[in-house]
Amino acid sequence: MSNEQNDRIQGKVVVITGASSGLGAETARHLARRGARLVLAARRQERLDELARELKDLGAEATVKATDVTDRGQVEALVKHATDTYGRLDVMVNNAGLMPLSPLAEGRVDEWEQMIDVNVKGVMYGIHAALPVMNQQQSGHFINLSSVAGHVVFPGSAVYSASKFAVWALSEGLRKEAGPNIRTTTLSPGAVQSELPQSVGHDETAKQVNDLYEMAIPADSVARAIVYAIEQPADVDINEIILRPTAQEM
Ligand SMILES: NC(=O)C1=CN([C@@H]2O[C@H](COP(=O)(O)OP(=O)(O)OC[C@H]3O[C@@H](n4cnc5c(N)ncnc54)[C@H](OP(=O)(O)O)[C@@H]3O)[C@@H](O)[C@H]2O)C=CC1
Ligand SMILES: O=CCS(=O)(=O)O
Repeated sequence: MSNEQNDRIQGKVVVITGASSGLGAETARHLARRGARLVLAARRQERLDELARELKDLGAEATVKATDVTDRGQVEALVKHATDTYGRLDVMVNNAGLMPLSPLAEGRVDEWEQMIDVNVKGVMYGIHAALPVMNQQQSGHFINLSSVAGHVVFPGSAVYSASKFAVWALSEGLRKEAGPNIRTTTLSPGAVQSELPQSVGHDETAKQVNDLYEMAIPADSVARAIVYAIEQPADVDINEIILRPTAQEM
């Protein structure tokens, strides 16, 4: 890694939603090692506190804000916490999400609504809260977590895929509207090790997901992709990354 690349992450203020486990937590660890100043958000405060202690032991600056991304006011408070703490916000990682897959005929409407609330509205609220700050600064970077399921649909994925196609559309719309100073990255992973498969409550689908996730790659692979997007020069916007296990056909 060149010093120049290192400097592009050093000191950046990065908010990560869904930082209490999986891809969010691993991304925080990678960015902490590179000198970013972190704001960790999720609902499970004790997990965030534990991670913040770990990052501080690495010499990083990290602060915690318990946040439910389905609540617009809480997301606004999260961004305010970042700017109150560090005076700016450089990167908003809209990562919080869940994946309770099931066939449409099962009619698990509560789970569908939860996916729309977290995966779609959570991202919208993140954009809504952070965009004015970035416009004011005339710089900033959104990294929004879509999925391979935001590019393909398979039996059981209809609503999850709809939510992740929506993330893609939100990111692309933002890119076209946000002007020359704000970067937008849509990151679409395939099977990656995390707690995500635990959100599948439908037994038959859970079995299929567990089979797929036997090939899952470490969360570290996504964290490195996020680092790559952030460390580019300000005039280079990595718009999309699709990242799968080599063994994943879908
Ligand atoms: N792992 C994979 O294979 C893939 C993951 N993704 C996407 O990556 C993102 C991260 O998932 P991943 O790390 O894998 O899964 P995890 O289940 O490990 O993490 C999900 C995170 O989202 C948080 N979260 C869930 N609901 C809310 C909420 N209402 N408000 C705030 N935070 C919430 C959880 O924290 P808490 O419960 O404490 O609130 C947790 O930190 C998701 O958007 C997922 O769709 C995309 C493709 C593949
Ligand atoms: O989001 C989940 C990853 S996959 O099932 O679409 O590969």
